[in-house]
Amino acid sequence: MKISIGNDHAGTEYKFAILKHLEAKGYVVTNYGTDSNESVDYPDFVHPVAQDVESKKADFGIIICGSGNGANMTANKHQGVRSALCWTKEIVALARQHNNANILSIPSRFTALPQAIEMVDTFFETAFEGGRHENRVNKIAVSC
Ligand SMILES: O=C(CO)[C@H](O)[C@H](O)[C@H](O)COP(=O)(O)O
Repeated sequence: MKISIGNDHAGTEYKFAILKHLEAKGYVVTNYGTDSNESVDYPDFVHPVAQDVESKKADFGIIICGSGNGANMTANKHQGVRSALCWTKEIVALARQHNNANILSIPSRFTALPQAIEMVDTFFETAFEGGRHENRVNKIAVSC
């Protein structure tokens, strides 16, 4: 499984902890930064993650900013991306089971780090249920 990760200055600490956690579990993770606490613009670090998922270079993405909203909005501009802003592991499980989310957006300023790591584990351990959710997820995509 290939994973891409990106964050702004509000997510650097969480990103490194999540990266360490995932690499210890044997996942291959591409880190797009930022790796510093200097103020940056979250789209610059989220678009590369979403592009990887859109082009299928990555199976999944993790994006982190203060509220999770800006990162989530940015990622969802990409075709085929279903980015879910989550703040509990239960919402993460539903995002995978019902929405087949392929990017997890974490609000670092509103989620404790142990919970964020638990959310990441839930994201990768939970499968899409398909069935009645398949049609609904297919209807998310718009054709122009
Ligand atoms: O939450 C965010 C975007 O949705 C970002 O992480 C920003 O940090 C947030 O907009 C606050 O900005 P600041 O420059 O860190 O005050």
